[in-house]
Amino acid sequence: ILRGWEAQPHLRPYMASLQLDGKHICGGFLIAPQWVLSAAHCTEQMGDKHFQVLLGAHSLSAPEPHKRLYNVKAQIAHPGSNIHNNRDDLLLLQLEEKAELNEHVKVLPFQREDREVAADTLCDTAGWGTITHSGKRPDRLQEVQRPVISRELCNHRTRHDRTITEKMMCTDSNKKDTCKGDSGGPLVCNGVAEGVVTAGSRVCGNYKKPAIYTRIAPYAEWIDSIMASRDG
Ligand SMILES: CC(C)CC(=O)Nc1cccc(-c2cccc(CN)c2)c1
Repeated sequence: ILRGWEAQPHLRPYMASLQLDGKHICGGFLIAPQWVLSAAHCTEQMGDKHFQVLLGAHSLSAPEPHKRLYNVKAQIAHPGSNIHNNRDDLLLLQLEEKAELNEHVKVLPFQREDREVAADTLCDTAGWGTITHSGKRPDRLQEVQRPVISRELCNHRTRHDRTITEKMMCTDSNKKDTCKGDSGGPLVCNGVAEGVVTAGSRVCGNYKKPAIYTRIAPYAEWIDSIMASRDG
């Protein structure tokens, strides 16, 4: 997160850190006791390794009472996701067991009505992604508030030039923005997850490349079908 601020500890108890060998790779968030939603692009650099999911954390390094690292039993990328574009950039992770829910670990509801979030709506996004252009990584969860911009503006020839589908949405990226390592985190508007951070053009903080999110509502049935098909 560029030009954001440190989140109030545990006020975003749904946040997950997807880790490889103890290193934060991507964000994610708890959508059910045993399921985390993230971005399919996050699996690009893992090879044959397996993610672990950190829940209940504020600091990535300090011991905290409700922090717990979960192994992943199943990892399902959306069948339409691929490395050449940002379409269907969703990843479902089934934890080895149901997360223990408490004040620091909670599920975040996601939007199920397929209706656009109005332009100028202020939404929040959070993550342990880089906080400078040089790639400095934070130890503690950062957050930023960004206004939604219309698909028409986001698709302008000088912005993302008609690559933003009706299953994506954008926020202004002037200075304050998501960045490397924030992929997979939620875009929260009025307390509901409306989108999942996608890397898009992999540019950060440049108003010419607005931040892109996979809208969740169009995928509600896919998400429900995967969760229902794997032991409850
Ligand atoms: C396997 C993946 C973790 C590799 C990766 O994501 N790289 C990468 C590099 C630069 C910017 C970004 C990036 C992320 C989220 C939002 C944005 C755009 N604001 C950029 C992402």
